[in-house]
Amino acid sequence: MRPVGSKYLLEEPLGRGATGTVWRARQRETAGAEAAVAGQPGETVAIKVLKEELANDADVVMRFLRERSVLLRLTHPNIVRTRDLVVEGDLLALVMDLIDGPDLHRYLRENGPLTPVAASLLTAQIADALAASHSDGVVHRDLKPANVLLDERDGGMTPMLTDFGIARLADSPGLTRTHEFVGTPAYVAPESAEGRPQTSAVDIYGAGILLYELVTGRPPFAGGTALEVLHRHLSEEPRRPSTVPEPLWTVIERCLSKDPDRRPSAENLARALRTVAAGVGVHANSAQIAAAEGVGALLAPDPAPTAVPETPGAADPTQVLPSNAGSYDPAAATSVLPQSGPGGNRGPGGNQGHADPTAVMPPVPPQQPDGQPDSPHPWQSQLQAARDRNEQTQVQYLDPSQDPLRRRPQRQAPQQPPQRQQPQQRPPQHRQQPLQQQYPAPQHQQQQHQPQRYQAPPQPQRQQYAPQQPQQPQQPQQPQQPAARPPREPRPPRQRSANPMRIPGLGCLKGCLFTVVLLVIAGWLIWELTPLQDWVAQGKGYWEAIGDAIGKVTDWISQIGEATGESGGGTGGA
Ligand SMILES: Nc1ncnc2c1ncn2[C@@H]1O[C@H](COP(=O)(O)OP(=O)(O)OP(=O)(O)O)[C@@H](O)[C@H]1O
Repeated sequence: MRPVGSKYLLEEPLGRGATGTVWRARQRETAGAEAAVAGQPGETVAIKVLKEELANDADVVMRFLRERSVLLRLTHPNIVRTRDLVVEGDLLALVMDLIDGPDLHRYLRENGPLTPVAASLLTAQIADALAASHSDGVVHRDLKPANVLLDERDGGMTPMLTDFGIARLADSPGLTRTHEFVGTPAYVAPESAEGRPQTSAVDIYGAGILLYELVTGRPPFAGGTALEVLHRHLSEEPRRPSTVPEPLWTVIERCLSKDPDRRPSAENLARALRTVAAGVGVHANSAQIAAAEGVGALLAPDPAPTAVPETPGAADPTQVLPSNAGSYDPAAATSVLPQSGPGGNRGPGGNQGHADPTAVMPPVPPQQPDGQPDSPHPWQSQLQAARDRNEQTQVQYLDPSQDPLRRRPQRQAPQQPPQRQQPQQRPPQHRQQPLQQQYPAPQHQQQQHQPQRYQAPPQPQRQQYAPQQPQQPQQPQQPQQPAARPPREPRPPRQRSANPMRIPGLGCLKGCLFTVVLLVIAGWLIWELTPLQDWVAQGKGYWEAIGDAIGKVTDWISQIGEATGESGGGTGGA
């Protein structure tokens, strides 16, 4: 067990995310006055130990200390309470209440989508948490099912939003200038993807994506590369799945509005979702149904959304697309491209200095003369790194007995690439009442809405990237290139059988025919080589023939015996 400060002992890892590892831990002694919750010796807590690259970044440490009061005062029944912040040498850790229950991502994966009523009520509680944090000036910025823990106390399940402030802590010039960005592509708001100023409306967008995922089993913009996902956030309007009732879709659509000013405030979102839950439930009366149908009127935007403070000197951590890509029109022939460095963009025609009118992203790097592609574009590396991280953080459940993190977290040599954790699953250990049962759905929806298993998106090609040199933030490290694969031998064309049809029972038929042929040959040999023909000709019965054969053999043996006796006697007499 490893001590964290003088007050806590790490016991076992609970999971690992992009920003650190969460441990089950025990309080050794009562914390000091600087902690929000003093705690009692022996009490169990959860401790998120931030990654070393964060802890080694002076800017993060400063922000960690500066914002501790904000994080510690954030209390709400649907927010995981941060009890203490520990800074010890190069270790940064957040001490939190330990939540006994799965996170929402795991719950969805194991139980399938929720009913519209359950999804609305659950998201309404998350919206309550957002309303409280926004009014306190805190924007979450990384809302996703993995950051919602389901507290199983009292036989029910209460959604608890966690990881507040982590995105902001990770928002460091030294860290984000190179290959990292904060956020998860499937949940990133368009303005974040473009690097436009962000407000609390990014959390509402995240809530809309989460709500969509709760009722369908997957986020609306998923699959493909991270870059494609981000493009889809910018340009694609999701369609209403047939299982989503109209009033709920009205709410989702407004949350997913590309224009942040059209998205509802968190408070209005919570109210609207409760109205929808009441109006689409089995016991809804006509007034509730009418209220749900008019839910659009409840979705007024926030007149004064909380702004996400700019980080001086930092590239926007979520900026993964050019800032002018907001004017992107897929049909437009005119350029929305930035120039790529001093040489400008080289389009396919090689017009130096002229943007490729068809492209909306930075150009793909030119091929080297030997035909090998050059190193990936920094944005591609950045996005690949983010995607890897996203995939990793989506499968957090580590069987502690197999988890290499059971070893104490070791400092990594700066030149070594980070060890990738293979996704592992904890065996299900649920004893909670399913959310579907807590929030029953109307019958017609229950029929439509059989729990479906969440199909994990195909695993991406993982690309390794080098960890950042913490001491040299001014010199972005180039991502490590994966070793070039030797070209594959072309496969020989597959040999197909002459009879491409597969006949059931053909194998059995062949076996039978073979046996019949064997029997015929054996019968013929017996007929030819044994006295069977004579017996048949003489009209003998079976037992008679056998008796004859035995008699013949007996005579033959006795004749041999006699002959031997005579010759022996003759010899003796002479
Ligand atoms: N307060 C807590 N109590 C109990 N378990 C927790 C707590 N916080 C996190 N966990 C567990 O630890 C896992 C990892 O948490 P973490 O926040 O690092 O993951 P993540 O949200 O996927 O990562 P990130 O937000 O950094 O991308 C969670 O999925 C959850 O199972």
